[in-house]
Amino acid sequence: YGSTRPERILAEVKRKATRGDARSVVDTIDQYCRHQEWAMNVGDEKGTILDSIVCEVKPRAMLELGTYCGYSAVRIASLLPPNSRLITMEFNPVFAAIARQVIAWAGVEDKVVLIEGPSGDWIPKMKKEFGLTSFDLVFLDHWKDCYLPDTKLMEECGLLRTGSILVADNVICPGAPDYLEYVRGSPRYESKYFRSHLEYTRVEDGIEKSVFLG
Ligand SMILES: Cc1ncnc2c1ncn2[C@@H]1O[C@H](/C=C/CNC(=O)c2cc(-c3ccc(F)cc3)cc(O)c2O)[C@@H](O)[C@H]1O
Ligand SMILES: [Mg+2]
Repeated sequence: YGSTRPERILAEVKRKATRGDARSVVDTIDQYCRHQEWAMNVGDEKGTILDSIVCEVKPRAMLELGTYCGYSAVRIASLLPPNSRLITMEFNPVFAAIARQVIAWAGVEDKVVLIEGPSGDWIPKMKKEFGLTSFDLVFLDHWKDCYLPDTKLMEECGLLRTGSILVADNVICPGAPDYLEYVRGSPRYESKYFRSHLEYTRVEDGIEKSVFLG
């Protein structure tokens, strides 16, 4: 029957992954998407780069834009220190519902807050709604043409402090040229490219890590 790709990924997680074991959820999704059906998770190779940045930064407050099935939310949450929070935004209700179940199956729901709605609407409300001063780390993995406007919006809303770090997926494939030009050209950012591959393929892709200098 007409299940969606995210529904099939969730079914695979429930069939193969150990409940409460975030690592097994991540590995199950990687196996499925590498061997059965490609999906736009950050994946295992770029995921290792993301892991190293999360472990280095040890963010108290982290934001993810674009939850999709919750793969990177689970991956990130499994590395967060106690009393740290990942807020992840997803505007597609079908994807959000799947992601909630993936996050719950992994047993990381106490570290993840999934907000359903467009990032552009929610970013200006973050301080009030969540008593936040700023984000230590932001992972951008939503529509690629939203990276730049949302970055500028976070700056305007005072959600970035000196030292806040932006990590952007797919800066080569599909690409986010206006975003790259901005963070690489602006004196307010120190930017670094981590060369890798598009998830589950040999196609070149990479992650851009940009430190906000204030
Ligand atoms: C403003 C707003 N607010 C809230 N949620 C938002 C939102 N804008 C989008 N979302 C959500 O985020 C996800 C969207 C992710 C977009 N990611 C990609 O398009 C993507 C594509 C590829 C890819 C590469 C080569 C190909 F040939 C085909 C695809 C790889 C990737 O890694 C990607 O991330 C999706 O769950 C969408 O609902
Ligand atoms: Mg991506």
